[in-house]
Amino acid sequence: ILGGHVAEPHLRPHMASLQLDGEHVCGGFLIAEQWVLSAAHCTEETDGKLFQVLLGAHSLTEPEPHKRLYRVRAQIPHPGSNIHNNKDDLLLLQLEEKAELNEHVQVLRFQREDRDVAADTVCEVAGWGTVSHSGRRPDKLYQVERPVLSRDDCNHRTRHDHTITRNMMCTDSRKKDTCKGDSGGPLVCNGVAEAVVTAGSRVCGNYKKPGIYTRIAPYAAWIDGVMASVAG
Ligand SMILES: NCc1cccc(Nc2n[nH]c3ncnc(Nc4cccc(O)c4)c23)c1
Repeated sequence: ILGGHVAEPHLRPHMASLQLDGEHVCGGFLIAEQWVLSAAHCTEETDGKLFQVLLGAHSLTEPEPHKRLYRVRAQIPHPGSNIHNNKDDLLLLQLEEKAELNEHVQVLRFQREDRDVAADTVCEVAGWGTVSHSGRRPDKLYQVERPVLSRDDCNHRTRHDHTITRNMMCTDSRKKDTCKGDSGGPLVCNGVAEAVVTAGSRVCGNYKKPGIYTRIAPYAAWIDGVMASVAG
């Protein structure tokens, strides 16, 4: 997160850190007791290894009550996701067991009504992604508030040049923005998860390249189908 600030501890009990060998790779969030939603691109450099999911954390390294690392039973990328574009950039992770819910570990509901969030709505995004252009990685969860940018503005040829589909949305990226390691985290507007961070052009903090997110509502049926089909 560039241009943001350390989150108030444990105000985002839905936040997940997807880790490989103890290292934070991507964000995600708890959508059900045994399911985390993240971004398919997060599996690009994992060469088939399964993530571990850290729940209940504020600091990545310090001992904290209710902080727990869960093994993953299954990782299911959306069938339409691929390495060449940002389409369908969603990943479902089934935890080895149901997460133990408490004041630091909670499910966050996601938007099921397929209607655009109004431009200029101020939403918030959090993550353990890099906090400087030099790529400094934080120990604590950071957050930043960002206004929604209309799809038309975002699709302007000097910005994302008509690559933003109706299954995506954008936020202004002037100075305050998501960055490496924030992928997979939720964009929360009025307390509801509307979308999931995707890297897009991978540029951070440049107003010419607004932050891009995969809207969740268009995928509600896919999410429900996967959760229903993979035996609990
Ligand atoms: N703001 C959009 C966004 C959301 C999520 C991730 C990303 N970026 C990245 N995702 N993956 C990456 N691998 C390497 N470098 C990356 N960006 C980067 C790193 C240092 C300085 C800088 O200016 C940009 C990214 C960008």
